[in-house]
Amino acid sequence: MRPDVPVLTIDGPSGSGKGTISRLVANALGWHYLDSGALYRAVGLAAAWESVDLSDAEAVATCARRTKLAFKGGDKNSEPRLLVNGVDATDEIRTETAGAAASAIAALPEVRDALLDVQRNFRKLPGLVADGRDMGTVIFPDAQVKVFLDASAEERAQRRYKQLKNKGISVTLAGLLGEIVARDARDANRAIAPLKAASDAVVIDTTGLDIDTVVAQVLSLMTPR
Ligand SMILES: Nc1ncnc2c1ncn2[C@@H]1O[C@H](COP(=O)(O)OP(=O)(O)O)[C@@H](O)[C@H]1O
Ligand SMILES: Nc1ccn([C@H]2C[C@H](O)[C@@H](COP(=O)(O)OP(=O)(O)O)O2)c(=O)n1
Repeated sequence: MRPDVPVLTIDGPSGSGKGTISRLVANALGWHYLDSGALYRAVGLAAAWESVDLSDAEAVATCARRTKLAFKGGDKNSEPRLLVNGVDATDEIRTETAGAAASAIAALPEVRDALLDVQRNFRKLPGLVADGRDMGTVIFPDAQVKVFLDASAEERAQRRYKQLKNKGISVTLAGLLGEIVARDARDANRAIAPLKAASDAVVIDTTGLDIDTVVAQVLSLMTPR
């Protein structure tokens, strides 16, 4: 652990706005940003590329350990590019199929272990904004500020629908809602590092709130106490 480096954790379910809010807040603070979900998505994708049996925990963990992951660029308006074994997989990891594969392999303790140090190595001065499911509970339990973003499943599905449509990906709202509810249930009910707010997290229900309002609420938590 590096207690000298401040961390802000932003956890929450799919479509609650973690990535969007984290990037804007990291940019405002001049801090680094960790998109931990992208790492799980990348491992799921690498396993699919290599035809690894997703139910074979050791095989997926071996794949996680040998997969080379590198983020490049990114700012408040654009997500960083993610290179998986040197291949730009930024768009491919964002499909709901990749999300479902990520959620499945993320339930394997061996895979979570393989990504532990990778994630903690993002903790560098002047500070880190980390987004995911277990940032405040498991990866950075000593984080100075912990946020848990939420929103109704219907609103989260609507957001995802617009987001994927804008990327030219063809989806239905009903299909997305079903996938989001199924993924929430799997992430929240798994035995290891389940999706849940840390006991010391500030919960923000973003249903009906716009992005600027949520960013302002999170930044207001960052003022010295
Ligand atoms: N408070 C908000 N109000 C409206 N749209 C939002 C809000 N937060 C995020 N969005 C939009 O919802 C979509 C999903 O957000 P994203 O940050 O990818 O969520 P997550 O990382 O939690 O899955 C994006 O298109 C984003 O612009
Ligand atoms: N810290 C994390 C981050 C993501 N995961 C798993 C569970 C999620 O369903 C998938 C994909 O995460 P991601 O944050 O990219 O998904 P959303 O953008 O919220 O839809 O990975 C996890 O188990 N732990």
